[in-house]
Amino acid sequence: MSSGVEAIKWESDHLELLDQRLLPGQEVFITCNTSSETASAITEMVVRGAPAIGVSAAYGVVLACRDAYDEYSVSWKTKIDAALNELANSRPTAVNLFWALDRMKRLIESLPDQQNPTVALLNEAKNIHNEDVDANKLMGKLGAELMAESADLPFSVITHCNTGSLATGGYGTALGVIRHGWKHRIINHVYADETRPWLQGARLTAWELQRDGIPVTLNADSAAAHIMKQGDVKWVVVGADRITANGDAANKIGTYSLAVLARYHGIKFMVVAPSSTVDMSLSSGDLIPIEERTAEEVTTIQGIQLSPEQVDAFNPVFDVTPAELIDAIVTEQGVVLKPTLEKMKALLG
Ligand SMILES: CSC[C@@H](O)[C@@H](O)C(=O)COP(=O)(O)O
Repeated sequence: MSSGVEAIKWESDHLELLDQRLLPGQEVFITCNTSSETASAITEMVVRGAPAIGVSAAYGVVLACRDAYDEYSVSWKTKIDAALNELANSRPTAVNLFWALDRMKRLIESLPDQQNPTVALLNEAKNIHNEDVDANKLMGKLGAELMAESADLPFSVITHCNTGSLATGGYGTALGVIRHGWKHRIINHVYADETRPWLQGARLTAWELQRDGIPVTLNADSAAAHIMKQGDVKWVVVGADRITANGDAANKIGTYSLAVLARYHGIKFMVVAPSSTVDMSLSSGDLIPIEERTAEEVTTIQGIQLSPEQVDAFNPVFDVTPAELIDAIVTEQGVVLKPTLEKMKALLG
């Protein structure tokens, strides 16, 4: 089983990102030579998905420090704050961004001022990247095995947004569970919500699953209740952008509705995310900053005006699913069933 497409690549002295705005029509890589270009690529959704944002930001730190050392030599550490802040301000909800920046900052503090930091920081960014792929493969196994215990095999699942190799260092979170579940004949079919307004499901998940030969049916988000009523879907499986200490999980807008629908239909709900997505400093999902993007993402599709001009539009791009609607949170450190603060603390400290 492949780890899927390689969407984030370090090439000798720069970062290359597969431009996810153009998929599936065009496969074009854009070059980031500076941390500022990396921050823009994150804001503009060239790269998206919580773990992928964290990995890209780590490479952005490499570029920031390399350039500061080239220009300012031994005082490089005093010249990187603006670049690191720009990366931190690129998107607000996915905590993987801040987790990766903190990890890079800890290494920066430990490096001597006289040393060119590029090699050490690049190694750390590559570690973050590779560890994410390893975590995804482990979560894929843990999540699919949990699913296998719950129902007659094989069955369909429904997923939301894109959680595959495009959204991560590689392989995927929820999509990693799907890849493992398909390989082991636990899952035989995937319903992919199209995921308005940015269409991550239609453009990215359908593309990734087709490339791997995994049977996928695309549906409008509003078809989910009708699909669940048919009876062949046994699990909803999604990723997360931030999970709080009590087990609430922020993910792409529309995830919360799926969780409510799943509970009504007796379908189980699984959140798959590495421990870098868990924010134990926040006590509940009410405290997660929810990104709002431009009205144009709702009033237009790929530049075509859908609504009347100037209509007011609200575009929150994440929502929070309360822990009580979640049957399992799968991390690389283990599984939390029916999450509570006590169970989250026991597993993730
Ligand atoms: C492994 S990805 C988990 C989440 O990051 C994913 O479901 C999601 O909501 C992505 O949102 P996006 O706005 O596309 O960055």
